[in-house]
Amino acid sequence: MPTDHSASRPTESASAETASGDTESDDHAPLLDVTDLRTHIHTDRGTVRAVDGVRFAVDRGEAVCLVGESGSGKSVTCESLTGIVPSPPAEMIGGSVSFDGTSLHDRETDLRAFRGDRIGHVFQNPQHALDPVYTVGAQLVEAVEIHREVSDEAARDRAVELLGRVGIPNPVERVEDYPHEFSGGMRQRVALAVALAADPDLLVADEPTTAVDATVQARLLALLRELLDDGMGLLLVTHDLRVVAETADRVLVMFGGTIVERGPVEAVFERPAHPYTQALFDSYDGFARRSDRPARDDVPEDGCRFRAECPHAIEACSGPDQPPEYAVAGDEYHTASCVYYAEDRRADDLLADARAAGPTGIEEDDD
Ligand SMILES: Nc1ncnc2c1ncn2[C@@H]1O[C@H](COP(=O)(O)OP(=O)(O)OP(=O)(O)O)[C@@H](O)[C@H]1O
Ligand code: NI
Repeated sequence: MPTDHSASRPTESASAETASGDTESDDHAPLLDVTDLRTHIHTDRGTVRAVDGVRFAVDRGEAVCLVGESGSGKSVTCESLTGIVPSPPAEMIGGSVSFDGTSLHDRETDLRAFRGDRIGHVFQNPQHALDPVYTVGAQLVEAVEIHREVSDEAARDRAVELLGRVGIPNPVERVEDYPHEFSGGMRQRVALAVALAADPDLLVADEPTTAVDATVQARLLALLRELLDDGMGLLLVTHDLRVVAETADRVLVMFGGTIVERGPVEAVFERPAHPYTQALFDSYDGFARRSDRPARDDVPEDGCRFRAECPHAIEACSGPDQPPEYAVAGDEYHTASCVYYAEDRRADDLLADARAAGPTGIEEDDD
């Protein structure tokens, strides 16, 4: 069931000014505030605009889910926040990232002071996070000690506790094991435990629940909810719409390096508004993904990135920029970057199409 940590006070609306601002003096400044983030990747075949003007915010206690097909730029967005995107080939072209009043991309800011401490990061590929030559216990203890001055024994106890909390059986014994002694799914959970060891204010988690069975997934989601209730902010990337339904306060839908739709989870699931969101949800049968299309390399670099495939595309979709974010059905917190929402008549048709196509099934879980 979607939680309501921030339902009464969303951090974003159709107006960009709402989310950003002079954070130090403003009590209502979000924990994380990202504006116009651009990260391009230089490849043999040219420059990929992996992230091309992304804006969003995450508040304390709030779960924001980033969804979108393979190659849409979700991981590069996450990795750009604390500058851990591999560079080269990536180049952070622009944008600002403010975290609890500190501008992360300022030259003077030492990003290492935030990574793995106040901002935890679970990589899509846990190989990046775990060091093969140390036991997971040693890595957890190190992460615990970044944050707290504790005795070795207390850090050790905390390491065991964390392993147990992410659902590793026999944590007392397993803490002695090396990363390669764990399965892929378990390594991902160990990486989550490491990311949580420093009690981060913000957890950025890229597919943390893939390759785990339903029981473990339920346990992980319960853990995330507990941490959210304690005030942690969460930016979660997932292809699993059930995870979105059960975790997210708000959803960001990404396509071609841009955010094409955003809003409270109920609104986006009940009234997917951008034609891309509609196509994305159509590729699911309820919560089950029917197909995972390979990443594409033919996304336009201007105008609406989805226009080449959009059944509703018109001349106005050709640019120069991704269309502004328009309120959907009068809800200023639910926006779609689609010219049809600039005028209500055609937008109504699009929403009617979405309803005819059927909901994603979020109601099933709502009680
Ligand atoms: N190291 C790299 N070298 C070249 N291109 C890259 C690299 N990393 C990412 N890209 C490109 O950047 C774009 C965004 O990739 P990203 O990994 O952010 O997608 P994603 O939304 O996380 O996809 P997935 O759901 O498959 O994880 C893609 O076009 C991808 O091919
Ligand atoms: Ni990814």
